[in-house]
Amino acid sequence: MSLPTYILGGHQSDFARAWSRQGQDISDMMRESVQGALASARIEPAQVASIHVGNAFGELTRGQAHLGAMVAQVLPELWGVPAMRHEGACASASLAVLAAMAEIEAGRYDCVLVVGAEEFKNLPGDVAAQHQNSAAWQGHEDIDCRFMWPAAFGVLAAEYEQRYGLDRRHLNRIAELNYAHARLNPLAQTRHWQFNERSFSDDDEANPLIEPGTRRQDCGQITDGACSLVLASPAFAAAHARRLGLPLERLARISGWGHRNAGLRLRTKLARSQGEALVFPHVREAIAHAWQRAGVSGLDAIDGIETHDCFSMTEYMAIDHFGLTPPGQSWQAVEDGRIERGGSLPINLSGGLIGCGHPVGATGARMVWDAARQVTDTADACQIEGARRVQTLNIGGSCATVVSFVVEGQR
Ligand SMILES: CC(=O)CC(=O)SCCNC(=O)CCNC(=O)[C@H](O)C(C)(C)COP(=O)(O)OP(=O)(O)OC[C@H]1O[C@@H](n2cnc3c(N)ncnc32)[C@H](O)[C@@H]1OP(=O)(O)O
Repeated sequence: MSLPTYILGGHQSDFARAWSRQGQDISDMMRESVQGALASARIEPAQVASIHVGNAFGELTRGQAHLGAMVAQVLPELWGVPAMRHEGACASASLAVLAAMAEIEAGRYDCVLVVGAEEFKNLPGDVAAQHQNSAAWQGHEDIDCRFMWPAAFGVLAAEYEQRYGLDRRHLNRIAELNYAHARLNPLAQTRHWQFNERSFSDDDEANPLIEPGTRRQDCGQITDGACSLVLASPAFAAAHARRLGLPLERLARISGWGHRNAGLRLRTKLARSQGEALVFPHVREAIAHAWQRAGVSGLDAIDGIETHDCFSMTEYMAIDHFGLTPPGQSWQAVEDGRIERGGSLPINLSGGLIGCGHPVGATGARMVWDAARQVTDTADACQIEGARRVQTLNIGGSCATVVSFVVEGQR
């Protein structure tokens, strides 16, 4: 078991907001989310000892790198505090959380700020999407496409079809569920989007093909957004709780983590797992390592999941890798309602990347914050009744970088 890292507070921006349309940019969303997180945690800037920023595509979308130093630029109260930026494609913010936790566990700092941020909506959707192709192995994927990620997860769908059989109706249903969950989330990008009875079918007009194997409603969104977290050591959290007159147990904590990497290229990963039970054995390892470090036996101890669903196929893959069903049989959990609101193991009551949105560099932090809200009974309309442990799964690229956290609270 590892020592817990406490989550003192956090803040997610409204993912429906396109900041450039109000003359603002990534620096403004970082300022707002850091101020919001400090206020939520009831922490003074002077108490922050270190800062970790997750961001994947700042150079490509805004010509803006060096985002560690952006925090003090927009919040002079944090001038002087050591800061660094982490890039791991769509898992960037989870890497920032891991780095913050490592500093806390090492005893280097007691109170650490994590900021995940990404801006895309200053560009046309197709340009923003194609910038994300750079998280694949350029020139080596052997996937002929315009949009790498819808195409790559379409290749994964074809792999599932060949290994186990796949019925696209289950992918359509996963998309429909994520959009439905998002309707109750006041920070979700798609909360007001309109659909009709054909939107979640293979109707080429209502749900057009983006790349082979992936239709429009299967896709996670192009999103602007930021999410910040204030993390702390057990000693700092205990003193903080005492000061506020709160029982320490009321605070959420990260009790376990898993982190595995594979190479960049999707077809190499698929070739390596031929003959194995699961398509991505290292994804399963990351999930299982989080259980081991949290000191829990497995999925039985988990009350909800916030998973990467950059495409509905990604969530389909996550379902069997978590062990909700035998390998390749994820359809069972889609059909029996287990993963829905009110089901025995709800997935993505936030709406996930499909419904809530996917500001790539913020997504890992957003998942941890939603998990923290669940286990402290503050998730409002998205609440899973009685949730004590919620697990995240955040992936970068075609499952090249994989991070999972168990977030726990005492009720
Ligand atoms: C990279 C990694 O490391 C791992 C990963 O996570 S991979 C995932 C990376 N992400 C992606 O690849 C993104 C995938 N998605 C896409 O590429 C794009 O969403 C897409 C190409 C499918 C469509 O892109 P788009 O041009 O933005 O179109 P679309 O989303 O339809 O939006 C157009 C407008 O219609 C609106 N809209 C779309 N559907 C709507 C609906 N049903 N009702 C109301 N409005 C709607 C949108 O809000 C948008 O308006 P604004 O610009 O004012 O916000």
